[in-house]
Amino acid sequence: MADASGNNNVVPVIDMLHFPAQLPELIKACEENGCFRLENFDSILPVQLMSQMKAVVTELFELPLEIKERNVDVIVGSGYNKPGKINSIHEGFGLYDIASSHAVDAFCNQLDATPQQRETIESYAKAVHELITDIGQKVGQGLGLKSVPFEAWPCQFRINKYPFTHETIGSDGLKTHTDNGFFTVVQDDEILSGLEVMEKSGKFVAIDPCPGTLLVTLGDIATAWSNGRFYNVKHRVVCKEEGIRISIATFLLGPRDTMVETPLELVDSEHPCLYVPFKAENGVLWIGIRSAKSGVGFGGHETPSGLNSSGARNLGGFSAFLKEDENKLMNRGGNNENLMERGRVKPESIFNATLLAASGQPFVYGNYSFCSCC
Ligand SMILES: O=C(O)CCC(=O)C(=O)O
Ligand SMILES: [Fe+2]
Repeated sequence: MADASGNNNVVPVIDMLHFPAQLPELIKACEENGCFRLENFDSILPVQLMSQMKAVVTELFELPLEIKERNVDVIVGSGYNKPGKINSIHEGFGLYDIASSHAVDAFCNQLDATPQQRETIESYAKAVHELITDIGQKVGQGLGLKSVPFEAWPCQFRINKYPFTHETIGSDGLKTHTDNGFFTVVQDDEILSGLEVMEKSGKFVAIDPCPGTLLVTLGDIATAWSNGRFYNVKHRVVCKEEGIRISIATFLLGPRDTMVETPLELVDSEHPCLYVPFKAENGVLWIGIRSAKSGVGFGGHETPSGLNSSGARNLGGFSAFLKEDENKLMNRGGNNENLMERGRVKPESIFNATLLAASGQPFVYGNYSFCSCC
């Protein structure tokens, strides 16, 4: 899959102008790679708007700390992260949720955005939301579904700044993680490298900058919703060169009020339903169920997914998995700490899982927040 230098060919390219012909490639990318490069989406999100947005967020990062700190959490971990909170070479803003003009307005007000900055942020939020809806529909079409529910699911910005210096080369900007939502559209820096994704083999491969394109990565909810078909790809950001790296990630999260439920069309005798419907409430613990016999967890048996990488234990014949791996636990922001004690699930969650287990099936634990790295 990789090219001679070990890079980038691992990521399939999906051309928005080549649909429906590209539907099989789109689904294959979701299944095999858990990510793809998206190109030719200009009619929805103009490349010029991407550049403007990058310029605006670069300006916002220059604001005094007391203003940046006004970008408070709406859901767990959705607000400003000052350098040092996750690690010293990462700073981030957040906006939950981008489809709400009220929320976008509040974000702009918090940061004293100028009318021009405000216009750019509003246009970008609208365009990315439209793009996400479009990608979601194509995914549904590729799977042969009549309809998909994603349009009503909330989306969140995470705007990242990595001040890379000579001294930080080799250090993590963002530790290895999977995103917890359905999929994430990343406007990665068009100049500075650093993003890496993990193949199913466990090998990390570099995602080289590719101006005018976006990277889409599949998250945990995609794996559960697709009945284990989609690969929730692990990824990380590593400092490889000096400079300020900026990325704008937009997460399609999970449903607000309803359950995450595998569509019936994806279940048959050969593909028994692996997960019971679960609530993906914003920032709280969620529970799913998987089949004991399948040996398939989120991300597949023995694949290095975020959901089965550690913490497996036996509870009366049922396997319980902590979603968190050690990296994630090391990395979590203060607010998330109280959701789960380090390495241990809260007692009430065990109780809930036991009820589920009593119905005769094992279960999976996950900690749902917009991004499991922090
Ligand atoms: O900075 C990047 O390119 C990736 C960001 C990311 O993975 C995240 O915010 O979850
Ligand atoms: Fe991520």
